[in-house]
Amino acid sequence: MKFQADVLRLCLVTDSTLCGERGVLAVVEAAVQGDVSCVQLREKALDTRAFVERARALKALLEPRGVPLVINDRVDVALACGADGVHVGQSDMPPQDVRRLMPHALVGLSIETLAQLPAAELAPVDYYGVSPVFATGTKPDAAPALGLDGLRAIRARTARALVAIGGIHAGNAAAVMAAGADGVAVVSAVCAAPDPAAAARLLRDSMGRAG
Ligand SMILES: Cc1ncc(COP(=O)(O)OP(=O)(O)O)c(N)n1
Ligand SMILES: Cc1ncsc1CCOP(=O)(O)O
Ligand SMILES: [Mg+2]
Repeated sequence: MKFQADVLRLCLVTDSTLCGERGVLAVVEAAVQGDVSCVQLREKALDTRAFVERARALKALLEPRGVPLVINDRVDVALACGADGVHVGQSDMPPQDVRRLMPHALVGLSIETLAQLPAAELAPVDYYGVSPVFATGTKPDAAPALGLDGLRAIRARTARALVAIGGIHAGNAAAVMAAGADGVAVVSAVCAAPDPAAAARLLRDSMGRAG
């Protein structure tokens, strides 16, 4: 798959608990109506078979809509469902192995500190998840927040695409973009919203404005 330049502009990262009784698929479908550009399926509690089933269902939903599916952490699940990409963190499968297993995939790597950048620059990845920019309750084991200054410092040291994540919503997304992000990734701002389509649309609209 060839990726459009703006595919990372508004990434939805799923959380099945926050999606609640509506279910992940219904929330993702609504978010796509609100114009999210990419969806990352993040499942920390599902067993492997259920993860693959959900990933396949999501791929079937997203493919005809032209929205790429990225799988969090699990290359095996990504391969099984024909996903477009994989996102890994500093303790997950090394990006070199992800790339070897999925040569044409969109591969993302989390960056939590400036010190992680030199090694990351040698890794065969397409973007960095700058993580977290603001404090978040969604990921209890997240590193300390980088803040906009931390994001700017990373921006100044890499030409790679930066997807900012952590505590981002329609009220601060423009400031995050102004600090040098190429896109934002959100969980609660969409998954916990009563109207995920409207929430995604609001985020999209807010990103163009200076913050
Ligand atoms: C876009 C994006 N950026 C960062 C992360 C975090 O990945 P990781 O550090 O591996 O943490 P988990 O998501 O696996 O808990 C992400 N998922 N997406
Ligand atoms: C998955 C992840 N990685 C770094 S912060 C985070 C959670 C972001 O969630 P929210 O958008 O609700 O702050
Ligand atoms: Mg991970």
